[in-house]
Amino acid sequence: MKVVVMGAGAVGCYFGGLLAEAGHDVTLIGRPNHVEAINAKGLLLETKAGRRFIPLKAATDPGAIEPPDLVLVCVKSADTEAAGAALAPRLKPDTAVLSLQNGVDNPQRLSGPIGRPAIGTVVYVGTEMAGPGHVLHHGRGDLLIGASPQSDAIAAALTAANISTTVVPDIDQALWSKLILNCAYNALSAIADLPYGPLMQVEGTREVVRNVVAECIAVARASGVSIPDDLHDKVLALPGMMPSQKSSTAQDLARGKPGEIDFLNGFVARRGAELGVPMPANLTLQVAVKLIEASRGIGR
Ligand SMILES: NC(=O)C1=CN([C@@H]2O[C@H](COP(=O)(O)OP(=O)(O)OC[C@H]3O[C@@H](n4cnc5c(N)ncnc54)[C@H](OP(=O)(O)O)[C@@H]3O)[C@@H](O)[C@H]2O)C=CC1
Ligand SMILES: CC(C)(CO)C(=O)C(=O)O
Repeated sequence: MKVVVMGAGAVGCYFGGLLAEAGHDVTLIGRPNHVEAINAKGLLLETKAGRRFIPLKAATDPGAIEPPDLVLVCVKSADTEAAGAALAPRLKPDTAVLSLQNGVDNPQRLSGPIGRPAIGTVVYVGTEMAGPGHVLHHGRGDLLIGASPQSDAIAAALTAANISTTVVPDIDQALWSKLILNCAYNALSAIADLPYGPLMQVEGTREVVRNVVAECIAVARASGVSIPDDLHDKVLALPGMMPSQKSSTAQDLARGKPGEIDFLNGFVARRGAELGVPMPANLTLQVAVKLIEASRGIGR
């Protein structure tokens, strides 16, 4: 299968690397520092089991690629439309496009530029770029993808490449459940620059998390999305599972990069305003992160 990964970062390099190892013809589209390193030595994939170089192709733009069978869009949420516009001229009528991104509105924002529905994908993995062309895997690596005429075949190919993939009947519920996890922890961990364990030791944090989640569930249900009754408990279990992890928003701020807060707490706050659902906790967290970005001169 010809695969293009749009966004050679932590998620794109990890899943692109596994697909290349399984024999697929993979091209990573990324920034010059990663592209040069990957074309020179291969992609360096470091896991708890060891380090290995994976040979694959990389380019800085999709202009010269052969039309792929499958595209994995792995850019941050603010880059979705631009990524779609750059890809559009290279797609075949039957090219399947998966959005491997946090947030819930990326598939819809991608669909316009690419001229077809994008398949929503929930990504459960912990990865980061440790240097040019060097991806570090911390844990997990499984996907939930939305149903479509191509989804079963895609899930079978991904699973055969050691990427456990399940087609779910209600991708909105799956995307919202992950979004609510992100709304609960990403901003708090970024504001405090603390991992989840110490974060939850501070008096009042648990109550703030409960308030954020309650607002998110209310706005999800007002949007017609069915949210499981035990979601609150699942969210509160996360710090116990990864006490030493900081959120991706904390990591973005530490690197001086704009995070995705406008697509996480910002998204639910906007949706709440549209639907008349009060969202004070989420709005406060969004603005707190934006204020930190502004004070550090981080912006687009
Ligand atoms: N990392 C993780 O463990 C997880 C991440 N996710 C989600 O996955 C998505 C991707 O995250 P992640 O991989 O961490 O992000 P990264 O920032 O590591 O990767 C995205 C990469 O794509 C590059 N890029 C953006 N636009 C273009 C373009 N037009 N052409 C070429 N390169 C481009 C970025 O460059 P630049 O930075 O210069 O813009 C960056 O190097 C996000 O939505 C994130 O929330 C979900 C679960 C886990
Ligand atoms: C699930 C969570 C909150 C884990 O860190 C995450 O996805 C993120 O940091 O963006």
